[in-house]
Amino acid sequence: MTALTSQPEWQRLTTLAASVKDAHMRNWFAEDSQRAPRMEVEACGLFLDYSKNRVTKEVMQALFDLAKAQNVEGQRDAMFNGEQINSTEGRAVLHTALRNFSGQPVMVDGKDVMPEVLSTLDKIRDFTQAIHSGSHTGYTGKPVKHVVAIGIGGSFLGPKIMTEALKPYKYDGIKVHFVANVDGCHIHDVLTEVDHEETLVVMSSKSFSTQETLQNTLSTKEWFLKQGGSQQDIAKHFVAVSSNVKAATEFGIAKENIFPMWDWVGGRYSLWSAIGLPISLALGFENFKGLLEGAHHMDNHFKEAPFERNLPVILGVLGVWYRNFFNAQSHVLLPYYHYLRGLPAYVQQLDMESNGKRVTQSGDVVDYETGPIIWGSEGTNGQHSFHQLIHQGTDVIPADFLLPLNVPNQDDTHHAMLASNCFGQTQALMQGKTFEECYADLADKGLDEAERKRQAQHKTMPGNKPSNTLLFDKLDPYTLGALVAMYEHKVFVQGVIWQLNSFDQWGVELGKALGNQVLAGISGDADGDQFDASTQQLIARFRHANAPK
Ligand SMILES: O=P(O)(O)OC[C@H]1O[C@H](O)[C@H](O)[C@@H](O)[C@@H]1O
Repeated sequence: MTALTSQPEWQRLTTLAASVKDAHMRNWFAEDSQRAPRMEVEACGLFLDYSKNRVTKEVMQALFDLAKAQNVEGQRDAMFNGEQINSTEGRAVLHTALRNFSGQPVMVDGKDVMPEVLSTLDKIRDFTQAIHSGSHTGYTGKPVKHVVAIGIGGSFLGPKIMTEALKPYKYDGIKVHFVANVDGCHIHDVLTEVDHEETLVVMSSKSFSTQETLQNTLSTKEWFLKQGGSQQDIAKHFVAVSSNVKAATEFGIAKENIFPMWDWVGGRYSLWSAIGLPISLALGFENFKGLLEGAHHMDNHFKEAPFERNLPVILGVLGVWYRNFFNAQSHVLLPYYHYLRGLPAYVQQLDMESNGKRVTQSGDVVDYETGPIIWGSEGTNGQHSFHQLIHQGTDVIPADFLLPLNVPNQDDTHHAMLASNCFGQTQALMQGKTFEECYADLADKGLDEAERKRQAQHKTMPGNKPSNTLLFDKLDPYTLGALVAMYEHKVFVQGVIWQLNSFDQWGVELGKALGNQVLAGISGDADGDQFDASTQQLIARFRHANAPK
């Protein structure tokens, strides 16, 4: 047994899980009229109803006790204080400093990082204003109308999904195109849509060494030169965001066109840094700042609210409950808002890259489950497909339902239908439909007894399926910032409980290194023997298909 599973708090949860498994939420609601009002919490514009979970007051208390025993508070403070909690890379974890409007310093290795953070924000503001006002033009004097934002992973998902989610706040006159995949189809399609004289390229790569991003930028540079731009004109059309200023300048980006970031900002936590420049260009700097402000308030909430009223802590411990005591393998996110449709993909990277780990901070192999599979898509679409498995499949799949109470260009009929589907699903998942109810429904169908029972069995919905419902007035920049920061801290809480380093990603790094080695194999620059027989065979087929005819 590891330190975690031998904890008395863990053992207590094991005992409680055994007793709770036989209980049905349907009965809890029937017996306790105060269950819903007792199990809600509100902060930073987000209202959470977590009453449709398979937890009692005792379970929640035991989960909070586990979080305390695992030193969530101590680790949280260590993160905010700039300690090197990313122990395998020897780095502080300070995305919270990027949205720190408290006026307080944040120290890394004895140095206050806030002056650099704030001056970079000023640089983002000034650059955004120069583009929007037309004082920064392309080399022929035309204003910028298109931004091609090139990056991948955290240097792509955050900016893309936040920009999409805040579409109603979009700055007219600029269209931002996001390109991540090295598949040439994507960059080709984007470049055929834009005029090089009116295009700004934002290349975002923390490391400045990611194959996909470098290649997409090189192809874009070639395109720019072919269209008539000169080497000298590149300075007006290409900017970069990177912590590797040396590599960016060597690549040909003018020094004044580089927006800095720092090694204490993890890729998947980087949208708050200059990696968010495309958001500012797409929505205006004030809206970008609004996003940061919402996140800052969520940081304060996470630091200050008692566990019983703390959104990230409540969501985090509920996730641990299902993952470790109900064997839930996945967690589904269901935004009932078209513009927020990218959230599942965003949280997927955040959660799975952070907590997809198998050893503890001290290097011991865990003997418990860690991060779940995160998936989902926008409601109501999923109701007509995969919800079936959530309702009647054999696994427990905890769900987060998210709904804005108001939407832009509100059509009351559409919005009421959207809300009713969202609430209806959570109710159906919780209550289910009993065999007796289904059997009664079949009374007038002219079925013989055996057939009536058989059909009733198929229609029976066990219910007791857990869900959280998150409501907010409207999805403005502030609320979105708070929402994303809430999920960041939820993942943090779980990582601490599971004793993981949530801030490295060695599996992903291996993929990057292998991709480069195989590319050398494909180009004929690497000895084939270094690859296994299957990979050699695949490389040979590819080389054959692409050999000069
Ligand atoms: O910003 P870059 O250095 O190009 O890295 C882009 C992405 O690379 C990897 O896939 C990392 O795991 C991600 O967290 C990172 O965001």
